[in-house]
Amino acid sequence: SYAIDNQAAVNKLLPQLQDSNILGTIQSLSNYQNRFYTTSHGVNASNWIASQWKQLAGNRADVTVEQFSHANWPQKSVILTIKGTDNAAETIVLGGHLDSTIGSGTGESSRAPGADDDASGVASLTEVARVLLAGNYQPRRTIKFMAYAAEEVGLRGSADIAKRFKQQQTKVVGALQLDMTNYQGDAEDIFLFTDYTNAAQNGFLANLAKAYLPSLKLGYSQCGYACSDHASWNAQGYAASFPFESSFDNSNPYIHSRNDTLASSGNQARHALKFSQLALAYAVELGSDGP
Ligand SMILES: N[C@H](Cc1ccc(I)cc1)C(=O)NO
Ligand SMILES: [Zn+2]
Ligand SMILES: [Zn+2]
Repeated sequence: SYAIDNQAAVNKLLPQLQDSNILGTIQSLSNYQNRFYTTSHGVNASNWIASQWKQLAGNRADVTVEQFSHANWPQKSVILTIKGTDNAAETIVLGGHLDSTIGSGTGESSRAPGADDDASGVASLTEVARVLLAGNYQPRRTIKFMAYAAEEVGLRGSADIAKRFKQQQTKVVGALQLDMTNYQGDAEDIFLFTDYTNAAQNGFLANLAKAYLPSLKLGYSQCGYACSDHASWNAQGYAASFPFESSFDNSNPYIHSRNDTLASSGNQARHALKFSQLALAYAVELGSDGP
């Protein structure tokens, strides 16, 4: 059941989320020439995220950071795990993709900053992890933060991981995808996508927004195809959700080009902060449920 019964923990942690930190992470990631899944820059960006997340982990015995190697390309996915206490067998996944592209023909020297697609999502998630770890939050369920490789070439990194989890019969209670969180194309703040997602979990997210983020306006939209990594989890039968920055019609026109820069999103991360807030509420409310 999607009970909302952890107000004390959520309301203590929410105010600690800072858009300045999100901005810094987007800047760092978009400074790589590109983050394409086959280039040296793409490999370096994955290693940078791993080092950043290892710093967040510090020496907490219940926190591990690993890079997930993929057989057919060099860029690894990154996974930070906060092991649960008395319900560790049940897992919550929060993901975004670390790769970037300017479309077919992207190569070693291509300029693909990918500030919104999807440095913004990785940055929004990194800030949630920072606050959970800085606040010494201890979940009862296991929480996994994931930065996927090779999303732009067919959701390949998340497909590998979701298939592995299914093979291992891992109980994933829910998966949340953050892909493009910082370009506000509409008056509404967050759009819940209804295709390739789970309706009950989408309802839970709407209730979380109402309970914790009452000033945010929600909308609903559809991609019409498997448009990001949530579809990999959905394909394995897990409950997935995809809160997105805008409606389909008003989505960021600069993506997959050299103009997908922080400047194209107004050199701010206030929009991305809303997604960190929703993701934190999701992680803490779901993470705090016992067996
Ligand atoms: N296709 C997706 C981006 C994308 C997703 C939803 C909408 I509406 C518009 C654009 C992509 O490039 N993910 O990396
Ligand atoms: Zn993309
Ligand atoms: Zn994307």
